[in-house]
Amino acid sequence: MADNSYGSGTNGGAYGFGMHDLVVDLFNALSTVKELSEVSYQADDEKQLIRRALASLIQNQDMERCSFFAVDGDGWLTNVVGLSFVELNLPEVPAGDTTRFKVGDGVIGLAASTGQLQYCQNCLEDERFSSESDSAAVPGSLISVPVFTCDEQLIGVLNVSHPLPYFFTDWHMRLLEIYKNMLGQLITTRRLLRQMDQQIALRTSQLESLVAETKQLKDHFASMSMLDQLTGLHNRRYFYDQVEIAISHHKRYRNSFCLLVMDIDFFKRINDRHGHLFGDEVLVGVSEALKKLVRASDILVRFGGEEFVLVFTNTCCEGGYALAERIRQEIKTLRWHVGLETVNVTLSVGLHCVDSGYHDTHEAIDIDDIIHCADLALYQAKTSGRDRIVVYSNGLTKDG
Ligand SMILES: Nc1nc2c(ncn2[C@@H]2O[C@H](COP(=O)(O)OP(=O)(O)OP(=O)(O)O)[C@@H](O)[C@H]2O)c(=O)[nH]1
Repeated sequence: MADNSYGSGTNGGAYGFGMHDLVVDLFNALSTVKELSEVSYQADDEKQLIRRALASLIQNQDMERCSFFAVDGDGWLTNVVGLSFVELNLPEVPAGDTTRFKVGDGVIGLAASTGQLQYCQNCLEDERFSSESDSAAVPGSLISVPVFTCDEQLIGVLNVSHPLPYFFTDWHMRLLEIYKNMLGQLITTRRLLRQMDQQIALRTSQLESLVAETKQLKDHFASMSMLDQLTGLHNRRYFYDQVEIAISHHKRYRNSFCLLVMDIDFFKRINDRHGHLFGDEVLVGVSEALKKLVRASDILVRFGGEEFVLVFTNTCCEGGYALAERIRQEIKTLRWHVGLETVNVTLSVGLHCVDSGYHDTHEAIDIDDIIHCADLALYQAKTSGRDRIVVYSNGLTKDG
């Protein structure tokens, strides 16, 4: 078994360990440690970080080659970074070889399994050195030192080699002990930061999905709150929301529009005679027919009970009347069957036109005033026999 204890190197003799050599070694060691302490743990990836760390070692120590073998969950140590003195200033990281060792095998595997620095002073003669290695590529001497996270998890093995056997000294080994602790801390810090970044990214995306879901829910409830549950038509709330747009277009572009209040005639009788559920069926049928008769830009709502309000946008009075008449006729053609009876309904309609000059003659445009006028016309339609359209005009209603 080769001797791996400290102080067995012969290189020290070559140095002579004079005061000057000692000072140079100390200075180099401090430079190595200083440079390592300056390696940013925010490196793009762990491989980059290890490469920078190895570069700081090679730059300040007369080591020919350094490499790092990372351990995986299956107990394999794979060469992830290899760096020699000549490769130091290359802009690209050379593609490392993919040499692997099982934990426990060879000098590198032994450093991992024992958790101890392994010094192979003469690799060609050292039985710990992997017999599968190509002898031309076998270094003269090699140190393998395991690197751990702060909580003692093995990260991998750091290797430094030199073509000369018996090259490394106590000095190198002591330095590598300090160095591998710093490298372990650096990698640990980077991993923790990465974990935190991932956690933050995860939490942020969870929060974003929650915000999006909440908005969807809010939009859903907002639209639900504007819908009439029975007929699926929009309701009064939607009407007041939308009619403002028609009014602002009128004010700005003098666009005319017509407002209709439509009421099913004698609806109470239908309820009384055939029941409330049947009455509901009639309301749904009338609503569906109305939906088919209006444009997407029109505002059609169930205003309450058996009353509907419709705003024809960009429509003059003649046009509005013609459309109202079409609706009245169409509703009359609807049929419902209950028992042996066939039921049909008629509509009374109050129509109020807001023509292009309306804004000039009215200081303020109040939608409730407009509805009130249409209501007056509707009242007249009811009292004058139902199943008709009455147009409100200048304080008077005009029977259509
Ligand atoms: N089935 C059903 N009936 C409703 C609903 N909302 C209101 N009604 C009924 O509609 C009827 C409206 O009756 P009235 O206001 O007297 O009007 P009408 O019978 O249509 O008579 P005129 O409007 O004068 O032609 C009432 O009986 C209400 O109970 C509803 O959602 N479903």
